[in-house]
Amino acid sequence: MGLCHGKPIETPENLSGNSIIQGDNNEHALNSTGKTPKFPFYSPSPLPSLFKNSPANSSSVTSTPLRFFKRPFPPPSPAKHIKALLARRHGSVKPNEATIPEGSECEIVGLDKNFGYSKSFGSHFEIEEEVGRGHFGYACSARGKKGGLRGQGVAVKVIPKLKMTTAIAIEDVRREVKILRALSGHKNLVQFYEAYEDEDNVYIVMELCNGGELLDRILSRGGKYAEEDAKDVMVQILNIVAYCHLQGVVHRDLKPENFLFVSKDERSSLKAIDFGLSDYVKPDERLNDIVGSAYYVAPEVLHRSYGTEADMWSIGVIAYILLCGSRPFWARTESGIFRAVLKADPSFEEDPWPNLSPDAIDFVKQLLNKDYRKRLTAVQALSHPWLAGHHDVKIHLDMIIYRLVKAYICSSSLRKAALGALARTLTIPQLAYLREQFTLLVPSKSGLISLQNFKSAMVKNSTDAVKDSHVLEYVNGVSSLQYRKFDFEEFCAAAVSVHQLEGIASWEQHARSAYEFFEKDGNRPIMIEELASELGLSPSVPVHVVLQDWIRHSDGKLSFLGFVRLLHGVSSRSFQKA
Ligand SMILES: Nc1ncnc2c1ncn2[C@@H]1O[C@H](COP(=O)(O)OP(=O)(O)OP(=O)(O)O)[C@@H](O)[C@H]1O
Ligand SMILES: [Ca+2]
Ligand SMILES: [Ca+2]
Repeated sequence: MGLCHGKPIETPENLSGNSIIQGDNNEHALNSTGKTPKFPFYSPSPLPSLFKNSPANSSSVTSTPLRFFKRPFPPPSPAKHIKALLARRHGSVKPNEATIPEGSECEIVGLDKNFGYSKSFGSHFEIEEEVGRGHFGYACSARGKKGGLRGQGVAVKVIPKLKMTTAIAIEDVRREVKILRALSGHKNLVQFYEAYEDEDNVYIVMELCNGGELLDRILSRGGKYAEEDAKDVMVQILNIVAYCHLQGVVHRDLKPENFLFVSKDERSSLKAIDFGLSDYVKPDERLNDIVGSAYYVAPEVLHRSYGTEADMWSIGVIAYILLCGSRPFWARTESGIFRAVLKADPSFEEDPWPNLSPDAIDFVKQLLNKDYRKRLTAVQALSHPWLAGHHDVKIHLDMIIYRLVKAYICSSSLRKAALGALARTLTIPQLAYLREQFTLLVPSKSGLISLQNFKSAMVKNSTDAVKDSHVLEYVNGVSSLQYRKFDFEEFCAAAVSVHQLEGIASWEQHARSAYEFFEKDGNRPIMIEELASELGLSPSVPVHVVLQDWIRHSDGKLSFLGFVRLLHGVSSRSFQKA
């Protein structure tokens, strides 16, 4: 039983049960000097030599054709050096400026590596053996020596201060601890106990999960889960992610390596770990730093403008892998993977997809939508027919409702009528989700909710994380708007997402039937000038020629095209882009 201080393990394990692949073509696994270059993404682990005759070898943007994949190589660097990415992409930054050269850590001065954590780790815990290793540190089992954890087995993530070579890296550790502390208590999140530090390390003490990583379990099952088993995993992942998102925390590194089973038991529960890349995000805010793991990164992260939806993409990738054992976006090189993420459509034609349920396929497709506005939220994913009714589903408030309601309140009455017509076309599962959200907002006996309800429901569900994520400020802003109380019917009009509906196969039917309802109840003759102002177009925008098509010549009312545009609430900016 060795102590776990020391150098990271150099050799990656191949857990596929196949031979370790020789001559990995990963373009940045090794550079010409044989040194691992710094790069903001974790290395991909393609298996080119295994697939000599596979489609993946002939194209760089198809999904992995086999059921096997090995663990990623020990990755080259922590994930936040955007400059390094830019240097590689644009050659705009010299490599030496972009990254901190190997071995220079000791020369870094002026960084405050005091975290203010207790210094008494050694007197509280006896370290036992190493249980895992990552880019930033390693994890050991340990035993409590005194206090409430005396005699109890725990896990300790040890992060060497030597590795904290930038202010960002230090801030990441601080935030990891803060977020773990704030969110701890959820049954699908590793329980946080305490953080300590000494001269050399930060120690994050948490619950010990003995069941291994989700990745190992996928591999031990030959790369694939039965649908029912995949549902158990997905529900647990979504339960914790829905909870994080409501608190304004985006994980940014969701992948099977970052979920651990509590025990080896087949029915063991799953826990999210590793909030090392997590960040706070307000509902109306966009993040722009490129972080994550290449196979799981969302397109909008690569475009450097993203929010919590980026996690939902990663969950879509995990779901795809669970169900078919292949990666949806695969290439030999990192840039190839990025190209696939941005451009390629994952295959749903090959085995086993034709034999999976239509609900499972629809579920994955709705997560892997490249347009983040059309993707399911975590709460919506839990309400999707594939998972709805699963015994472990826990429905949280969904922050998207707050955003949609806010936009609805600020809309013109004509747009409100159009949304009302659209809401009348919702299906039973879609209405069930909205009914649950309505209930979570605690309607009065007469079935009404006020904007104050939006605030009190959030306050009731808040953890300390909402202070840092500023979610409460946002919610206060929504609840301070002036608007009448909502009955369920108007709530549906306010909370229906046009973008999301547009992303599903039956959109055309929704739009057509909604237009019919609108024709009966809401359509009226409208002048071009008024329409322009309804759409939020400033009089200076030269739109008249185009807007003519949005008004029906026979009676001067909105045409179908105009109706759909109105649903979207086109602004001058989007109009000019169109
Ligand atoms: N609570 C725990 N119980 C058991 N093992 C753990 C625990 N926490 C971490 N580990 C093991 O240690 C590994 C590394 O931990 P973690 O992912 O937090 O480190 P990291 O350096 O941030 O990793 P990454 O390279 O993914 O960023 C995990 O993949 C897991 O195998
Ligand atoms: Ca990890
Ligand atoms: Ca990490």
